[in-house]
Amino acid sequence: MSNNHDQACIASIEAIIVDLPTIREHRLAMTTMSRQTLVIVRLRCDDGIEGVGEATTIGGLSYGEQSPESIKLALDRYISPLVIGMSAASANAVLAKVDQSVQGNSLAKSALETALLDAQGKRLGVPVHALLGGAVRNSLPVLWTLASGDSARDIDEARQLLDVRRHKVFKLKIGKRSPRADIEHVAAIKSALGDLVEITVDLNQAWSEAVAARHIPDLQAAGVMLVEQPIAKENRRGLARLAQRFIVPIMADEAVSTPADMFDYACEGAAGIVALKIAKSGGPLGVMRTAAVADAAGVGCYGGTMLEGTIGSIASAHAFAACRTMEWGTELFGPLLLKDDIVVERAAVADFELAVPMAPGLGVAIDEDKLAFYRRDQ
Ligand SMILES: O=C(O)C[C@H]1C=CC(=O)O1
Ligand SMILES: [Mn+2]
Repeated sequence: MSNNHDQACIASIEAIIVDLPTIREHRLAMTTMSRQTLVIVRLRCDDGIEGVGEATTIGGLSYGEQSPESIKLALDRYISPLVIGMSAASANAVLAKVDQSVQGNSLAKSALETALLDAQGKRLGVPVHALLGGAVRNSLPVLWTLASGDSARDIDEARQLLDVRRHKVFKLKIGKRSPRADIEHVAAIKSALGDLVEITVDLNQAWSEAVAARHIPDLQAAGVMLVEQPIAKENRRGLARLAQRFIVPIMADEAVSTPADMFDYACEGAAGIVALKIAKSGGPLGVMRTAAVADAAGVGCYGGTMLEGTIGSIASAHAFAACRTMEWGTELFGPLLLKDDIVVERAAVADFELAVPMAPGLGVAIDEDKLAFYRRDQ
């Protein structure tokens, strides 16, 4: 069985590092960002179709083990030579080949897989979510992270975003200050904004299990909706113990990347929530596999971000739209944290939701002038 679609081959892969300014400083437990660096993948096929993908880290190497520079190196030096000339019609076959020879490097794999799905969607005239089995929802609720480092400024920012009906769920990045200072900050924001909003907190692994056991009740008393990754990612059993101990749900983020991580976490009896990210799972198809394990184990799904720009966020949106359940919403606000982007039409949130594109492929086009302006090698 062969037709023109099967015959299109991967002709070239270009990985481009792009530095974009953010609208304000973004403070996390491990780093403060004032710009964001994207790695944009352009995958050209010999039928003239191009697919695009994105891999984005947070604060260079301060969040995870892959940097923009290492992602580009992995793609240029190791991944591209393996896959050039392969059929562009099967992301499964291409990624299986890459997995045989390249360990880890989930961000580089995610950008490649996204670009293949974008190209194949364009080739077949269908959106990426159709390649993932079809959308279960056409739009996704999107929260906003308040991380200016200042309670009064965060409250103002939240009020404005609520007024314009952009966000009604807010995530607070804590863990940089003492637990007491953090809890005062959380309680001040929740009591200023009241029942109109939901508040979540992300510790980004900042607490020990003992400190978490002591202070999660305070977060619960302040009215937070969920507590994200309070302790070290390696302590998956401890995370499961916390999930069993408290009523406020515990969400695993850094602790769970692959389907195997999800299986291991679920086997420890964790009944919490997992933050799915294309970057952690190696692409939209990887997210679908991780989500299937979460569903089987009764772990709730949440659509996470690595603060990607429009390309990565829309790729995530296609996957999250196709997941069976996504009951805890999403945080695909990355494009809104950027002052500018390298696409023709930037992702936008209206009425608290991000619309999932219906155009072929991702439904996102590169703005060549902006890419030329922001790429690091120019
Ligand atoms: O969740 C993370 O750990 C990373 C990211 C997501 C939102 C945000 O502000 O940072
Ligand atoms: Mn997180």
